Amino acid sequence: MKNGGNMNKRDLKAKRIVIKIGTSSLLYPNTSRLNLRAIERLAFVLSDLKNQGKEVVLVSSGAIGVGMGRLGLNRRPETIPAQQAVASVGQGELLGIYEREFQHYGKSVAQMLLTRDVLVYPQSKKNVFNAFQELLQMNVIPIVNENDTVSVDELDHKTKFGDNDQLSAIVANLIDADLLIMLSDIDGFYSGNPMSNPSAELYHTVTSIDASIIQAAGGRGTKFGTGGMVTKLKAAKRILKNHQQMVLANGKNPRIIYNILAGEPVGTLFAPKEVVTKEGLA
Ligand SMILES: Nc1ncnc2c1ncn2[C@@H]1O[C@H](COP(=O)(O)OP(=O)(O)O)[C@@H](O)[C@H]1O
Ligand SMILES: N[C@@H](CCC(=O)OP(=O)(O)O)C(=O)O
Repeated sequence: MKNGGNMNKRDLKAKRIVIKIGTSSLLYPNTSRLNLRAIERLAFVLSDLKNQGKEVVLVSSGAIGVGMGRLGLNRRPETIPAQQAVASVGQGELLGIYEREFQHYGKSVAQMLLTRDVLVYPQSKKNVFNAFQELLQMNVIPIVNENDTVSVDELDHKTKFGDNDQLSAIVANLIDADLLIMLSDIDGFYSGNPMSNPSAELYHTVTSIDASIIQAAGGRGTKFGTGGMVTKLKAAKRILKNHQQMVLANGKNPRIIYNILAGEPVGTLFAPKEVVTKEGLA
C-alpha cells in the first residue's frame, strides 16, 4: 500500500528491538567523514530506550567507511583482502566511537562479530543466542557487525549473497525480537529508486515480498552503502517468514526511532498480512 492510503497509527508494542544502521547514515554522503551528530543522537536514543526498560541490539555497518577515513583512502578498495584489511582498521575505531558515546549515558556496549551462517550450525546458534541473552540480562547493548575478515560474501557485493541487512534479520530471528528497525539514507521503500526515478512513491505498508516488489528494488545510494534495497527486501522476507515486523526509515535523525515506536506512520512497515489486517491498516 502506497502513501495516501490508510495512514492509521501502528500498534507495534516492541520491547526487544534490533536496530540496524547503514554506512550511509553514519558517514556524510560519499565521504568517509563521520556524521558525529547522527552517532551521538543514536547513542542518546538507544540509551534512553534502555532506561525505559527496553532491550536493544544495534547492528552497525561502517567498518569499511570508517577504515577508509582512517587510512586516507577516497576510493573503496576493490579486492576482497584489501576490503577486509580496511574493515578491520575501521571496526576498532567504530567500536571506540560507540564505546565513548554510550559511556556518556552510562551504558556498556559489547562487540559481536558474526557470520550469517550462525543459524545453520545448531551449536553456534545456541552459543550466540546464549551470549545475547547474557548481555541483555547484564543490561549491555550488543553492537553487531558481520565478521568481515571471515565472511567474504558481503564484501564481494557482486555476489548475490547477503550483508548486514540480512544479518540484522537473522539476529532478530535468533533472539525473537519484537521489531527490526532498519535505518538507511532514504525515507522507506519506494516503487522505484528515488535517486533515479523522482516520481517513485513511498510504500507505507508491505505484507509480502513478491516479484513486483522485488522489481522496484535498485542498487545502493552512496558509494559506501553495499546492498541497496535488494538486501533490505531479503531481510524483510526473512522477517515476514518468521511472522515478525520491520520498519525501514530514514536514519538522518535517529530520533525517528521514537516516532516509529509511538506507532506513527513513518517509513515503510513490513508486517505479515494477519497483523496488518488486525490493526485495520490494510
Ligand atoms: N525502491 C527503492 N526504494 C528506496 N531506495 C532504493 C530503492 N531502490 C534502490 N534504492 C537505493 O537504496 C539506497 C539504500 O541502500 P544502501 O545505499 O545500501 O544504504 P545503507 O548503507 O543504509 O545500507 C537508497 O539510497 C536508494 O538509492
Ligand atoms: N560489514 C561492512 C559492510 C556492511 C554493510 O552491509 O554495509 P551497509 O550496506 O552500509 O549496511 C562494514 O561494516 O563496512
